[in-house]
Amino acid sequence: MSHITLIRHGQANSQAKDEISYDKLSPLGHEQAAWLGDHLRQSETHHTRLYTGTLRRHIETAEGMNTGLEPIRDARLNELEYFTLATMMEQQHGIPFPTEQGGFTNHLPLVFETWKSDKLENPPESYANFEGRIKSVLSEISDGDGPALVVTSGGLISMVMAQAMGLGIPAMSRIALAIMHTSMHRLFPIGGHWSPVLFNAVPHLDTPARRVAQTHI
Ligand SMILES: O=C(O)[C@@H](CO)OP(=O)(O)O
Repeated sequence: MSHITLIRHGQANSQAKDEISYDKLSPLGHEQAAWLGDHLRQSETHHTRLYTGTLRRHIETAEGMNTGLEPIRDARLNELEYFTLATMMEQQHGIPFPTEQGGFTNHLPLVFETWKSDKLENPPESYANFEGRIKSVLSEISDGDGPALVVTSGGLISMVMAQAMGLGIPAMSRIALAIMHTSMHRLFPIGGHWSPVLFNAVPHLDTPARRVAQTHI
């Protein structure tokens, strides 16, 4: 098993209310990606492979990092469709989409619980499928040679951490809510299991001038 560094994409279109219009980096998102790339080069961290989801925000982030590695795109690294699930929550259960950032603290675990217990009719994919595809892609990546960078999304990273640590929905939701744009999360194989050795790290944004660029939404 090689170690894996999961990276959330840079800031996307935070004004959006649907999957398609959300899926592109904002000007700040492009800067965050470039700064992360600079940091990886300056710190001479050694990675031999770069993976991304197939969403535009993933691809743009990987390109902006300018690692010199040829990205391998894999749709199993794509995010759950939060906007779609939230719309279904509203239509099928009368739970409105949050109107302010703080509203996600309750909304996110509720969406995850409802989705997991199959109480959403015709979701874009089942919770079990989401879990399964993440396990399968990570297991393939870990079987390859050398440390890997994986550009993906916050919900997926929270699921990976939950799988590694045996966490339930409330803890997984708190992780998802904490994850910043272009943050790094490293899993190291210890005794045949993944152990998190880095979580939500943003050394490239940890300067007085860039602290405002430590964004979640
Ligand atoms: O919208 C978000 O904040 C999450 C949840 O879908 O996804 P992403 O990490 O892709 O931004």
